[in-house]
Amino acid sequence: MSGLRVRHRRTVALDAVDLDLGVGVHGLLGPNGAGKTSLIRMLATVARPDAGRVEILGEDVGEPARRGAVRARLGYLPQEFGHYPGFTVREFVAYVAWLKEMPVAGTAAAVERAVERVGLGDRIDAKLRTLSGGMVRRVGIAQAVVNDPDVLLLDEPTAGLDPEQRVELRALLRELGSTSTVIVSTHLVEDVAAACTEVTLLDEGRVAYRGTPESLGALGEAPGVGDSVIERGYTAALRAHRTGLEATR
Ligand SMILES: Nc1ncnc2c1ncn2[C@@H]1O[C@H](COP(=O)(O)OP(=O)(O)OP(=O)(O)O)[C@@H](O)[C@H]1O
Repeated sequence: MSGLRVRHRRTVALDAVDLDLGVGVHGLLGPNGAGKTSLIRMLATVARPDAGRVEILGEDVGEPARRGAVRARLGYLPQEFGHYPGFTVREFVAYVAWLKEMPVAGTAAAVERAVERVGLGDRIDAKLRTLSGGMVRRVGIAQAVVNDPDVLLLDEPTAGLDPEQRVELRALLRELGSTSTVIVSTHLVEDVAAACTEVTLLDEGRVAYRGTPESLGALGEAPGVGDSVIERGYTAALRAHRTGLEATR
């Protein structure tokens, strides 16, 4: 992304954002309203920036003719994930595979594998309306990974998951991030510490900090606000960014 600017009416959600993300697991952190969802929606090609350029897998997604090819290689779990309650897990994930124009021959096996990966193998023929909120969230993750995406975008995937499932999801993220670019927005700094190779902290539409979970944790070694080093690192990085902005105003 370069010079990315996104506005929602009078609100500037992203302002002159330059980011270059490669293979690995990238944690996207930031306070409510920082611009995380806006950024993920630009990358998912569901919304267009007001200015700037987004290139994914070598393709300029500002070019309508290039978008289809990129979308087939993306996985996306939106923050608000729409689904059909009357579909079974298998039907729903297969439906998304069809939308992604996956080759029909491999779809049935890919669906089963994706559902297994999120720990729902025993509920594959259950209707979505009979699942708990956390299970539906896991179906959302299954539909995002069904095509073994090269770029995986997950907007708060751990919201609503129980601790055991969170641990399993982090392991899945690490596995996927060894070969793909995985971008995960979260409010849980523990997720970042456990699963991410890089961290980007957004604040009021700007990149406030970039580094590794270790470097963010190192900022939290000094006394500050937060119950863990990574939480203290988060607040310290945010404070340093805001102080720097004040100084330039
Ligand atoms: N559809 C919209 N109409 C008007 N303003 C919007 C809209 N969507 C987002 N915004 C504004 O854009 C800014 C960025 O919002 P965004 O949802 O990207 O933040 P976020 O970091 O994902 O927040 P959260 O952590 O609360 O999910 C906020 O100020 C928000 O109020």
